[in-house]
Formats: sequence, structure tokens, C-alpha cells
Amino acid sequence: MATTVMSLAEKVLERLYGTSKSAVSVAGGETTTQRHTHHHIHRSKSYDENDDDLCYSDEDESAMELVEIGAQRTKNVLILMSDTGGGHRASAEAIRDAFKIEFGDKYRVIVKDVWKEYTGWPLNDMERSYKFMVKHVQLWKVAFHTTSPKWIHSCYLAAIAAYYAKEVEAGLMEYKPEIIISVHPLMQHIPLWVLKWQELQKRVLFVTVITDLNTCHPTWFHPGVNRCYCPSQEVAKRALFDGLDESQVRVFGLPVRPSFARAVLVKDDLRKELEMDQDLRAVLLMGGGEGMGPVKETAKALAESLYDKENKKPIGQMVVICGRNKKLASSLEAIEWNIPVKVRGFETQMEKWMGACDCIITKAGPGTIAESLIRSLPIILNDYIPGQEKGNVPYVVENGAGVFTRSPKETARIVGEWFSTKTDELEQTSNNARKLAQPEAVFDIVKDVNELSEQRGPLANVSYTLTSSFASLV
Ligand SMILES: CCCCCCCC/C=C\CCCCCCCC(=O)OC[C@H](CO)OC(=O)CCCCCCCCCCCCCCC
Ligand SMILES: O=c1ccn([C@@H]2O[C@H](COP(=O)(O)OP(=O)(O)O[C@H]3O[C@H](CO)[C@H](O)[C@H](O)[C@H]3O)[C@@H](O)[C@H]2O)c(=O)[nH]1
Repeated sequence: MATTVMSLAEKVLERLYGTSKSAVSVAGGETTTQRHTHHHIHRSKSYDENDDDLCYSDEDESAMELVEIGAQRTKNVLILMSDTGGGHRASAEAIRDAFKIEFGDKYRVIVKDVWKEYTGWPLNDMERSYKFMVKHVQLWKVAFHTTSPKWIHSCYLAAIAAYYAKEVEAGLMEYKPEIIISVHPLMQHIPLWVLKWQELQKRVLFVTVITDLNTCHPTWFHPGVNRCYCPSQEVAKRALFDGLDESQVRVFGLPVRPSFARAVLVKDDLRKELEMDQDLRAVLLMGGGEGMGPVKETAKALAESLYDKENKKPIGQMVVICGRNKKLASSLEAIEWNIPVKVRGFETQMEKWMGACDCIITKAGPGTIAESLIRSLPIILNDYIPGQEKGNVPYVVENGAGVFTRSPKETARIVGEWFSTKTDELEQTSNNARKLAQPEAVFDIVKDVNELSEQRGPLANVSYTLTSSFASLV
């Protein structure tokens, strides 16, 4: 049977790639195509043993056609994320959009919080827990650092995995992914265990895309992944230190939505479209997806520093994006401002607001920082979440792309100077920001995932079967 399948597979490959038997049998110094064909033959054999879908006889031409159609069918990519802040979703959507741009219908990309949809507490409530913990910042600090040792978080996660194994399995099965991409620190261990129990480790590609720029939590690093995409050399160093192999690690940058990288945006046009003042310099004030940090105090201080009392006219304008913080938005809307101010809720076209402004004030969220760098915006960091965001401050400041101050008055003073007496400093900081930007990162990541997937061959056809006793296997 094995010989039969070998010759069939070669026929299929010949039709797909025009590759001959002799090309396949060459050992060592393989070309890419040869390396791929080698994988294909290997796979078709093992699938014949394990997978009913691919059982066929030598003469059965129609089965060959089926294999061929199967070979070119759309692959399912499942991106695991959670709305703990806005950063994970932004990166997940960036990856989804880049797959579409680069590969069209070759991949069907689904962005899901499988925990929320399929499991119970505490996994299905991470958004609320995270929001609560970062509000009580000492609590988050303690939770972040006490769960950093591997044995501690492994125990927690193993216990949760044992409890929710079937639910997570059902969640994964629903989407039948050939590729799983995790963009969340708590979404490596449990799905990888489930894949192991399902004996799908070798067939399902599992990659992690880290969305923290520097001092990230060690749960990001799991040695069982096929790839770990690190946004910076600093994170890569940590990954290697935590036991990943160099072959697993790639450094391309933090994935940012293609609309940031590819769109050609003209400031004047954007200001017209967004109904902003055409002439005054503009500062963008925000606090991540949740509108965190000293946004209101800073807005009030800016209204003072951007108003020329002598001449009774504004020297700048302000856009405040409050994200999902509705309370903040309504309290800012109630204020009567003496300079032009736009107060916005959660915006879906951040690239436009950033493109229309001249500098940004934000807490040290990695997504917002990476996006600002692409738009060459000088950054004033006014806060950071302990743990994962702490290292983002030196990343920005030491590279000359911005400054850090927690004081709203000091922030307002800096912006006032940038917009009046220190415009050259504003320009220099903007140039430094541009140099740090990595707009192509998201495309490099999806191309690498595609390459990994190709190496597994077009016959990779994952079959998911529900097993019944996972919990007992933990
Ligand atoms: C690491 C192991 C986590 C397992 C937690 C199970 C314990 C259940 C107790 C509390 C409710 C769960 C709270 C979930 C918080 C969600 C965090 C999140 O998604 O962050 C995203 C953020 C970023 O968006 O995640 C990170 O940057 C790093 C993740 C750190 C994980 C910290 C987990 C805290 C768990 C608290 C346990 C109590 C500690 C006592 C120490 C002895
Ligand atoms: O109205 C808004 C407000 C924000 N955003 C987007 O939301 C993202 C915010 O992400 P950040 O990484 O800047 O910050 P968050 O706090 O929202 O993100 C969370 O996830 C991050 C990882 O990606 C970090 O771990 C961070 O500490 C954690 O709080 C950015 O892409 C930003 O453009 C919008 O699209 N619209």
C-alpha cells in the first residue's frame, strides 16, 4: 500500500508542480521545491494511514482530482486573542488584513476569543479582570510579577487546562484551523496542550506573535511553538533566555494594521475630512483602547498651554480619543474649551487621526507606540502599566522618539514649546520616530507563516476528532 501511495503521490505532485520522481529522490542540497515535494510524499503516506479522506486506489483518477482540489483549498487560520486592552485585537486584525492583501483567498482568517466563547471563569472574563487589575495598579503589579516564574504560571494554567480542556477543544474544533496564531500571553499553554492531546502538534502550525515591545510576561514564551515572532531584539533575547531555540525566533517588529503602513495620507486632506482646523498644529491625546491614564487632567492643562492669553487666540488644537472609556468622553464633552478640541470615543481609523496630528500623548501601550512611530509622531508618554509596559518607556526615550513625564502640567508645557519656540525639536523627534518605525513587520510575519505552511505541503489536511477523556490526560 505504501508503494502504491508513493507512486500516486508522485503523480499528484507531477500535476501540481511538474516535479519528477528523480527530483524527489535527490538527497541533500535540496532546492525549495525539492524540499517541499519531499514533505508532500511523506505526508500523503502518513495520511493514508491515518486519514480516511485520503484513501484511494491507484486507478482512481477521480480521487486524484479530489486530492488536487483538496491541495489547493483555502486554509483556516485561527487567531487567538482577548480584548484585555486594545492591543491584542489591533495586532490580530493587522495580521488578518495582511493575509488578505498578500494571499487573497488562500487563507480564511478568523479572529476569536475562544476563551470567552467556550470556557467559564476566569478565562471567559479576562477583559473585566484585566481592567479591574490595571485600575488597581498595585494589584496588577503583584499579579504580573508573582506569576512570572515558570513553575507558578505553568501550575495555574495546567489546572485551568484540566478543567476546561473539552471546552477549549470544542472551540478549536469549530474552526478546524491548519494554522493557529496566538497574539495573547495566556494563549500558548492551553491550546498547545489540547493539540498534543489531539495528536495534532505535527499537523497544526502554532505560532506566537508577541505584542509587547520589551518587558513582556514569560507566558509569551512556550518552547512548543513553531515560531515565536518577537517585536524587538530585547524580546528575542528574553525568548532565547527562556528556552526557545534560535530557529524558532524571528524579529520583524510589532504587527500594525496595513492601513498604517500602506496608505498614503496627506495631512491637509485628513484635517478637512476630520473637520479639524487647517492651520493650527494638533496634539493627539489618548490612553490605549480603554482610555486609561491621566487623560482628563492633561486635556485641561493643554487647553491652558495652547492658548495665547496675550493675543487671545489658540496656538494649537487638540484631539482626545477616549477609546471605550465612555465616562471620560462624556465628561470631556461637557467642558467648554478655549481652543479647538475634538473628543472622540473608540475610533476605527486611528491612522487618520494620527496622520492629522503633529504629536501624541499616550500611556506606553505598545500598539499605540508602534503606530505613532509609523506616522512619525513625536511621543509624550504620560503613564505605563507596571510589568509589560515598563520597558516601553526607555524604548521610546533612549531612541529619541519622545519623552516621559507623569505630570500633566509638564506635558502641556512641552507641547506648548513644541508648537511655538521649539519647532526644530519637534521635527528632530519626529525624524527619530520615523527611523524606529517598522511598517512592514506584519507583512514579514504573514509571509513567514505562509512559508512555514508551504513547507508542510499542500496535502496537509487536518482532521479533527473529538476525544472524550482529555481532562484525565493532564
Ligand atoms: C499566569 C497564570 C494565569 C492564571 C490565572 C488563574 C487564577 C485566577 C484568578 C484571577 C482571575 C484571572 C485574572 C485574569 C487576568 C487576565 C490577565 C490578562 O489577560 O492580561 C493581559 C495582559 C496584556 O494585555 O497580559 C500580560 O501582559 C501578561 C499576562 C500576565 C498574567 C497575569 C495573570 C494574573 C493572574 C492573577 C492570579 C493571582 C496571582 C496571585 C499570585 C500568587
Ligand atoms: O479608539 C481607539 C483607541 C485605541 N485603538 C487602538 O487600540 C490599540 C491600543 O493598544 P496598546 O497596545 O497601545 O494599549 P492597550 O492598553 O489597549 O493594550 C493592551 O495590550 C497590549 C499588547 O498588545 C499591551 O500588553 C498593553 O499593556 C495592554 O494594556 C492601538 O492599536 C490603538 O490604535 C483604537 O483602534 N481605537
